[in-house]
Amino acid sequence: MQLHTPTLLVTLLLGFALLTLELGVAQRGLRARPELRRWNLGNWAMLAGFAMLFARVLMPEWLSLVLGNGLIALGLIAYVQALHRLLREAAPPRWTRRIQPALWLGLALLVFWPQSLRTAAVSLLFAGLLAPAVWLVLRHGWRDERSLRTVGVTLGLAMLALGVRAVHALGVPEDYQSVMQPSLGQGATFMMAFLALLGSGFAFQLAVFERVAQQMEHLASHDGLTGCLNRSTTDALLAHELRRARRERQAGGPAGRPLAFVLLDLDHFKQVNDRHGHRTGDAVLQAFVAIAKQRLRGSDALGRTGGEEFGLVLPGTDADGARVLLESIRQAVAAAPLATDESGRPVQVTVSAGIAVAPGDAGISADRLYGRADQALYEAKHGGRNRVEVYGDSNPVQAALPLNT
Ligand SMILES: Nc1nc2c(ncn2[C@@H]2O[C@H](COP(=O)(O)OP(=O)(O)OP(=O)(O)O)[C@@H](O)[C@H]2O)c(=O)[nH]1
Repeated sequence: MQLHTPTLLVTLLLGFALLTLELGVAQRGLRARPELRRWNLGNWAMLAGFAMLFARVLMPEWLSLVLGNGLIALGLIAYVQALHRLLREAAPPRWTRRIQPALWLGLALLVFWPQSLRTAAVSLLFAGLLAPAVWLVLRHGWRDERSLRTVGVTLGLAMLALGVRAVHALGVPEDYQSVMQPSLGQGATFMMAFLALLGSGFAFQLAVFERVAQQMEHLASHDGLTGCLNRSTTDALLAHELRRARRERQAGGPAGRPLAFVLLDLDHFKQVNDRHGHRTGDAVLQAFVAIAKQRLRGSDALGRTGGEEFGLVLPGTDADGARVLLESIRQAVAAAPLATDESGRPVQVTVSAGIAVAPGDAGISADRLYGRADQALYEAKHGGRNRVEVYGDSNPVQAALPLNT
């Protein structure tokens, strides 16, 4: 059986043209994501490389080989750059640009080698250029988007096929007298390598779509400034946790698992903005969230329910447990300045908190629990701020530190 290399080349050319078209359309839909643009640039280079290999009928063979292989190599480098963008969220590594003059020079020198040796060298070069792409996926992308695994596997397959091609070219040099020579080994390895590359392009596009979907989901459920949950997600989470507690009770499960809901509000925050500026106010909000998060368990959830107001859902926590946690947050906030303003002045704030507990043995609606936490917060504010109050508790915790903004 023989494989007709020119036919394979046309088929691959059409495949890459299709992928290029599809990536072009996707790029418009996704507002020019830089990694998609970079991969598409690689496709254009790949298409131009195939066209140059064909153009041997119009130009000297050595020129067709140097240009064809050089453009394909540039395409592979662009794939590495695109993966780097997606997985490291950084500009392409410098070596991908620095290597290019040496690459062209090397390909020009290879012209003087016998065809089979040249095929082996070029195949190894292409496999070597793909190695960083495979490493990037294995090291930084394997646990992210599922489609990235397909990208890694197909790129690995392309590397393998190129390695086999190099060995085959050295072992059976008579099959490699010309790139266009019909031969099973030459045709099969060429087809495998570039079909796998084509597949990796489609999978890469899917991976970018997956990444965008995840980012949109995050944007819709999180607060952009502080990174904690937004109001509607906090509300939904609270309702969900209360429903779960009710279900557990009805199923005769571990009844008695309480749930605490806390509203926290930075004291006199308007003064922080007025004295130190809005930007400093933003930095204080971020620092406050960082302090609070350090003290939470994995099952706790912190959400921003308003400008300088936060809601904390504490599953499996009773009033005493919530009070200990909130005291620790309150003291940490009051202990040291949370930020410095543009003139270098330290900004110190305090926080008030209202705790409401849904008992494990009786149901309560989310709205009611929220209202109770709000009532406790109101008491904390009117009791002098920098305090923690529990709804229905007659012994509020008195602030240990004076108010100082
Ligand atoms: N910097 C910054 N300020 C915000 C943001 N959202 C709301 N604020 C400000 O937070 C302040 C809230 O002020 P108030 O509701 O009067 O409450 P307060 O000054 O903290 O007083 P108490 O809550 O009674 O202690 C307002 O000045 C808002 O402009 C934000 O995202 N960034």
